[in-house]
Amino acid sequence: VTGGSSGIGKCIAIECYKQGAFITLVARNEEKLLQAKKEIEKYSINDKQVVLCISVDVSEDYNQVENVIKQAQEKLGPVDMLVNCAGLALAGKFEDLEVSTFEKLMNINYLGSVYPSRAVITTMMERRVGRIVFVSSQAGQLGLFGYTAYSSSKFAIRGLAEALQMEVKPYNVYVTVAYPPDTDTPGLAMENKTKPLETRLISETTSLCKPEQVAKQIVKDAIQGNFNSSIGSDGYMLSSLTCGMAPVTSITEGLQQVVTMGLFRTIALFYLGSFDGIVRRCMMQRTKSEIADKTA
Ligand SMILES: NC(=O)C1=CN([C@@H]2O[C@H](COP(=O)(O)OP(=O)(O)OC[C@H]3O[C@@H](n4cnc5c(N)ncnc54)[C@H](OP(=O)(O)O)[C@@H]3O)[C@@H](O)[C@H]2O)C=CC1
Ligand SMILES: CCCCCCCCCCCCCCCC(=O)[C@@H](N)CO
Repeated sequence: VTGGSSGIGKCIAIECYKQGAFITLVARNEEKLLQAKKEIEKYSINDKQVVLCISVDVSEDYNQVENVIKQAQEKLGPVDMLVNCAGLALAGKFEDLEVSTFEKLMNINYLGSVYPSRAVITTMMERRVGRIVFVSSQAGQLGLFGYTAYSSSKFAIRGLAEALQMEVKPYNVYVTVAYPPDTDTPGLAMENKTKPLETRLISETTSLCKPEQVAKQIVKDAIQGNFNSSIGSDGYMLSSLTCGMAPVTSITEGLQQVVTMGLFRTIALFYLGSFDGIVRRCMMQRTKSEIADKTA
């Protein structure tokens, strides 16, 4: 589990550990890794279970990532499931964001998912066993005010996942893309420090989720080999509406998409109208307070 030392990633590790898995946590900060390891080990169901920690930046150097994954496989055996959860969210208006923020988010969120996946895929295909999970976001299904850098890095994951799934399906390897809404994690707390008001108001359309709940759903979908993993009724509607040319996991899923498409697009138009309203009101509010400041 990359990003397994905090938030959603840590909860995914706990969820898998509870089901008897051997876990490798991958993140940069060693202290946080060790603390997460201790927390996860409380949930062991037998005395053979192991939690291994690896400190590496998943987005910096491919050879480094490949090496540490090799080390982990030597200790614990081949990877059955890779969860790409390391990620970063930075929000801000396009005009205010540094160009380097776009590079940073693309590196961590996109390349940071490519590298570990590339490092495990050959063995998975040879063994005819494997699950690769990508953690995108609802902001990887639609573009929102404040997320020009973040959304694009999360949309990129979907293209990667769709193409990869078509390649590896005959080898019995299944890809899952998760699209969580706002989830109560240290990462979200960080993001909120610089989040524009518009982004916050629009995001409040969907309710805040608990990382345990998100993790449970992701692990369930990954085990079942579902391509799509979403949470709640908005999550369900968004995934159905934005299914595009994504692979289907069952006939029922395909039929539901066909039947609900028109209705969900109609609902979406109302949401879009309300989002535009939020943006307009925030702009008027700002103009008003600027005038007040000048006259004062
Ligand atoms: N929380 C939310 O509202 C939502 C989150 N998501 C996505 O879920 C994922 C997890 O989010 P969340 O749990 O909030 O995040 P947190 O910030 O709580 O945790 C992020 C984890 O990723 C690790 N990490 C970050 N950068 C790197 C890196 N370059 N190399 C290796 N590890 C790294 C961190 O450890 P360290 O810093 O020590 O490296 C930490 O373990 C992200 O991809 C996020 O975009 C999606 C939708 C909603
Ligand atoms: C039929 C159509 C239904 C439409 C529902 C639309 C709801 C849009 C809300 C989008 C919220 C974006 C959350 C991003 C979370 C995230 O990734 C960051 N918080 C990470 O830290």
